[in-house]
Amino acid sequence: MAPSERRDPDTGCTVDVVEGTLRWTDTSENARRVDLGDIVGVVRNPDQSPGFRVLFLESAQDEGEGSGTPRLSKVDTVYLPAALSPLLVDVPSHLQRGEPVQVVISARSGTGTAKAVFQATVEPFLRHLALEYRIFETQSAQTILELSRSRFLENACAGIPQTILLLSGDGGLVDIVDVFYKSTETVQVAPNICLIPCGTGNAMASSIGLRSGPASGLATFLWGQPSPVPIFAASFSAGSQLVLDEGRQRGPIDIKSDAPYPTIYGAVVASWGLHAALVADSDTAEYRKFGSERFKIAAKELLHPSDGTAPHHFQGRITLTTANSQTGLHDQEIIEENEHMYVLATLVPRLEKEFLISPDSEPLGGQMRFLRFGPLSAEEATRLVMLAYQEGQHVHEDVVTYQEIERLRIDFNEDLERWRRVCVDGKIVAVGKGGWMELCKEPRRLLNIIKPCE
Ligand SMILES: Nc1ncnc2c1ncn2[C@@H]1O[C@H](COP(=O)(O)OP(=O)(O)OP(=O)(O)O)[C@@H](O)[C@H]1O
Repeated sequence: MAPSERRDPDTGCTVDVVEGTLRWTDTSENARRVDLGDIVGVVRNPDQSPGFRVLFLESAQDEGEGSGTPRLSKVDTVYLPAALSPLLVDVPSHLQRGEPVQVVISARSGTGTAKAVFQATVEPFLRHLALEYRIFETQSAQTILELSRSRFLENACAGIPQTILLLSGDGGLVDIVDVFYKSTETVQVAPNICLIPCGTGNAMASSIGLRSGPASGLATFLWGQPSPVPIFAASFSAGSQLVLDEGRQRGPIDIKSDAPYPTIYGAVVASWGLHAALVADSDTAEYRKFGSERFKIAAKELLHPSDGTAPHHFQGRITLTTANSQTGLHDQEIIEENEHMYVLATLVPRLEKEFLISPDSEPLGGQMRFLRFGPLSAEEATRLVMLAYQEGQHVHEDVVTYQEIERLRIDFNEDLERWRRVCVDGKIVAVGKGGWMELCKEPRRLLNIIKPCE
């Protein structure tokens, strides 16, 4: 049976749904169509006139900057076909507070596409929803830190509700986290952060389910719910320093006024060994061109050193603190082996879209999980790491330790600084000689992430 057509009196559009496709004729008499799967949402017309606005993504047709990035468009209709009713959504309350949405564009994240993504999708999306917004584009690696101190934290402490739309990778998030958790002021209202994944790993975005890039970020902005972000604190022995400027410089770790040791707060992962080394080695403009492949290229170089020697055995003592479910007390265990290859603790399931490092972790669940294996041949280590790309199969291998922990301590026993580098959510710390790192879960919840509805 031919579908019934309805002529929209306001716009002249003819909208209908046929076989999973929205079809209409635009004002220039062009036949248009979009798959229902590409519709981000349907809202009531924001300009108070009757009818509905369908927001959808379509592939960019033209060449040039931003080509390949889908574009966000809209079609207005007075009549809503029944097949679109499940896509009708009220603009959520966290977007209707009268405060402009604060958009942060991290220009150097990933392969540098954040601005093109903003122009093609986020800006039209905000305009079509008639939302007010302010744009902050990064000028340096310090921009998000400065913005967090001068604006986000100040507003949060003054009780002003905020929605932050963050076009970055994990680095932008950890900058905000670190500023909030190092402050001694009292946060009155936790900001709501909506991630539009534009980085390399996008561990947090992938972990909460934003695995189809900007499209899922926009849908979450409209359909999602704020949820508190679990955080860990990584403390370091005095003398530990941040590695900056592609490894060329060292800088101090900000010390919170009441903390005895340099501390970095994170939401994703703290690692040592192969993972930390490959993140550190690949954080250069040259490697960044390769997108997430940069991690694999750097891993290959670490596993097959150019002098033909075996991969490095990382030396140190690892102490785990676990919760004893029977006694309710904490137990401590020192790992017997003093040589390691891959060591990390994480609060999230995924470190990249398909890299499921901790399959038992629930996104934003607040549990910390430890994963380790000792020195192995390059081939065997590669096989284990590749299993993580196959739905996290590596955790079932006998040589892999995988367990829930409360705390982690590493006492490093390495002469060369190169092997004392640790990674905290993408930041690299060079731990001092004979030094240590201690990781524990942080009880405070000062930030929310907008996560997709289940
Ligand atoms: N305009 C800029 N100039 C210099 N550095 C910048 C600028 N904008 C952002 N940066 C820095 O670039 C880095 C980008 O980090 P981010 O985590 O967002 O992306 P990524 O490392 O590609 O992704 P992920 O952490 O998810 O793997 C951060 O260190 C950030 O401070």
